[in-house]
Amino acid sequence: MREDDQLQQPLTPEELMQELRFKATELLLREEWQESVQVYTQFINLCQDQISVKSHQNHPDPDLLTKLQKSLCLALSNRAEALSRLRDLTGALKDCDQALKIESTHFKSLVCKGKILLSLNRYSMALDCFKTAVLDPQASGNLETLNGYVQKCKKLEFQSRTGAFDLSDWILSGFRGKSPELAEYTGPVQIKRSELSGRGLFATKNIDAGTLLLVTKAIATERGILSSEDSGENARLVMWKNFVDKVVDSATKCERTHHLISTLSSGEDEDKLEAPEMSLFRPEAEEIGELNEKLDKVKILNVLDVNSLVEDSVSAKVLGRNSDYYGVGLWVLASFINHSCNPNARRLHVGDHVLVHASRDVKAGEEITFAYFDVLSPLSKRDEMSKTWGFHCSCKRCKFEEEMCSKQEMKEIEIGLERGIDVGSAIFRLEEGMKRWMVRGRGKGYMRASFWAAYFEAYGSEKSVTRWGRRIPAVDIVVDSVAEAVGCDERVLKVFMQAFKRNGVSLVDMEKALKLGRGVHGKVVKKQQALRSLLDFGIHDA
Ligand SMILES: C[S@@+](CC[C@H](N)C(=O)[O-])C[C@H]1O[C@@H](n2cnc3c(N)ncnc32)[C@H](O)[C@@H]1O
Repeated sequence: MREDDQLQQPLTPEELMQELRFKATELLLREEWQESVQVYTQFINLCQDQISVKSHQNHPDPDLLTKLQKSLCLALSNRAEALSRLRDLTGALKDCDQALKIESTHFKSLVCKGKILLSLNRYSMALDCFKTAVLDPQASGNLETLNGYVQKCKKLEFQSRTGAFDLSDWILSGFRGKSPELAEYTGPVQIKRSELSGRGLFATKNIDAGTLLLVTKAIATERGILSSEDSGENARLVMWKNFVDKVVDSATKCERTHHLISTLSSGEDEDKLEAPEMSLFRPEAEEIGELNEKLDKVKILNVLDVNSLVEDSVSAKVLGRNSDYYGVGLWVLASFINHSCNPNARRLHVGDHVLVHASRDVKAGEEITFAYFDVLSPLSKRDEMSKTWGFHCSCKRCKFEEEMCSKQEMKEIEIGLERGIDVGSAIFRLEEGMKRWMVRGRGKGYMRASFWAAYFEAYGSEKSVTRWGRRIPAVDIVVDSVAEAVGCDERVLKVFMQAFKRNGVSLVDMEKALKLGRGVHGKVVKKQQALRSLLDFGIHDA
């Protein structure tokens, strides 16, 4: 037969399979993931057809069938690898499972599945995969890496079960290297109907300041530097668009992500929304079934409008390299936390994780809230800010202050401060007024928090402390009442630390500084030395 005649001949299925396999492997090696998925899909379809044809023959050749099954298993495993690189984790997991059905200890599929489960925070299931993979003869060349995965899964599984996180070493190293690996964790909280609006997160037991409430990884984040020209408006818009694209992409590729996003409020009929079970958010949650709901991009946009958080905000602290950037993200479980002007929680951002902890002592059944905007400001300012968020704040403090603000003298103090009267005299008038109006307990903390700017200035310099010292309350009384009412805050801590340094260090003050520090930074900074270094940061940064 002539050479060109040979070329005209259609390829046999075996030849075609060989050609496809060769092409797919080459694309995989060149990291052309999308193309390699396409070619592997052709190969897999053909291979499955061949298996079906051969096994229905009168005398099937067992060796040939075994060979075909092996090729199919490897192709599924390779397609899973390519799909996982494209972040199609649902598809990749399906391929791994199919490959493992053919060969339950298939090394490549086990490793690929383990890595995917790890990235989905399914630590113990991932551990099972890596433990089985380690026993395979092929593991000998990769033992160190595989054992690394085994250790990582064990550590994360322990963290997610116990909430035992400690960032001290990373802080003490000056945030050197990558941010630490963190597990997802759900602490003593549950989602219930809230009096504020829709659903909210609630404490299931008494907890003290600093206690970790949850750790959750972002569905997506976008970070960048804001230019000074247009106060970063253009950069912010570009980042927002990229962020939306990332979220839509994740929801398209992962059913679990789509399902989690669908539990969030899109701002409409919030009071009719169901409160999801906490088990949905636990790392080892049951696989959810196929979602019948179609991906609705407009709904996702609305969900992002209501639930996205910026990392650098008053109730949050960004640790590590990300603190140099403007960052926006979606953290699903944290999205159930409502705003309050007397919040009891704060956030720490570490890499793509958010850690939410109590910023003051919280009673069982109390709603967990953090500040969406600056609550160390007067009611009128807070009203404006909550309007830009699209709601009218219905927290206890706002209700209390709405009554107080009807008093003429209160208005005069506020106007006086706006016009620049001496902060000491304004504080003196407010404190005297509170005595007459019989404001007690938390109420005092609320009012002081509203006029915080004046207290901050009055306690900020030696001169004003000397001038007003005897006529306004001692700094630790004000700090205590504000921290007790609206939770601890870096600026409150700063005032305390300044006074503490001015007056000399006493053991009681040191204890109090550490307690306030735990309210600000959470108990995830276990070593005192690390907490102290953060407290010092507070003085320079705030
Ligand atoms: C991130 S979501 C919080 C969870 C939401 N309540 C839910 O059911 O999914 C933010 C939305 O909750 C509502 N919200 C939060 N804090 C509030 C407050 N203090 N007063 C009134 N509405 C509040 C607003 O509708 C806001 O747009």
